[in-house]
Amino acid sequence: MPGGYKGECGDDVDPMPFLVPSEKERLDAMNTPYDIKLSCWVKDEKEAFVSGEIQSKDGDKVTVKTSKNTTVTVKDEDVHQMNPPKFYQASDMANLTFLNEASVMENLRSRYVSMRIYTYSGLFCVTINPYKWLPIYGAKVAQLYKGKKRNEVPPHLFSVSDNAYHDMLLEHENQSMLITGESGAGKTENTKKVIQYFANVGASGSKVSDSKACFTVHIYHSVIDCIKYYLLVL
Ligand SMILES: Nc1ncnc2c1ncn2[C@@H]1O[C@H](COP(=O)(O)OP(=O)(O)OP(=O)(O)O)[C@@H](O)[C@H]1O
Repeated sequence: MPGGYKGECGDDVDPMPFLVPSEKERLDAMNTPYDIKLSCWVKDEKEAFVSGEIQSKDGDKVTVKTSKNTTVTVKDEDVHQMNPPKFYQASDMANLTFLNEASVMENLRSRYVSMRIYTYSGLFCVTINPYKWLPIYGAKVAQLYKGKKRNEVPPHLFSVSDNAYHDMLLEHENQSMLITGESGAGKTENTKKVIQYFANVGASGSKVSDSKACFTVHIYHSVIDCIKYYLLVL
């Protein structure tokens, strides 16, 4: 479903396929042929990188048979090692055995095709604009992330937000979130989701009076209206 999802924002759609690969997907990935010495990525004009298998080496030249059924001879440095299938759609790319450009691109591409738009890279959360509304921002999803450590739940901006909130409570220090990217990348939308998360989690469990609710809405819109800076200080 995720890849072909048309885009709605309801809380009634199961969010899990948009957050983690299914068991079947993992099994299929585990069954793809892989050889740690031969499986590799090579540059491709159209697709940036294609997978292939090393056929032979001659000095600094390597001959690779690609998944496009072509045979190319490239420089040693243009051949990138492929990660074992157990790293299929890795949620934190810092854990990859081979951390090269091709592996990072492939991991992000594969996750994006499945509409899994959040991926960690060490302390950073890499986000790719889905250009359609995914059912991953509702109240139920917010509850899923409340009070959870980063490694206990799938990558999400809500996890980053929740961890910052808890660090603030523990350390009695202001926390900052830097949301950066090129124009149209989704900085404003993601900033709004962070604020929405705090409003959601902060409001749950206690009945908010009408005047308090109005005040919260006022603050929310004031922040949204002047949100052309992307450094949120909690
Ligand atoms: N998480 C998301 N889910 C759905 N659509 C999104 C998401 N993030 C971004 N978009 C879409 O992409 C558009 C551009 O996003 P946004 O305005 O947040 O970019 P920006 O990085 O703030 O751009 P700029 O720097 O030019 O202000 C949004 O209007 C929205 O249609």
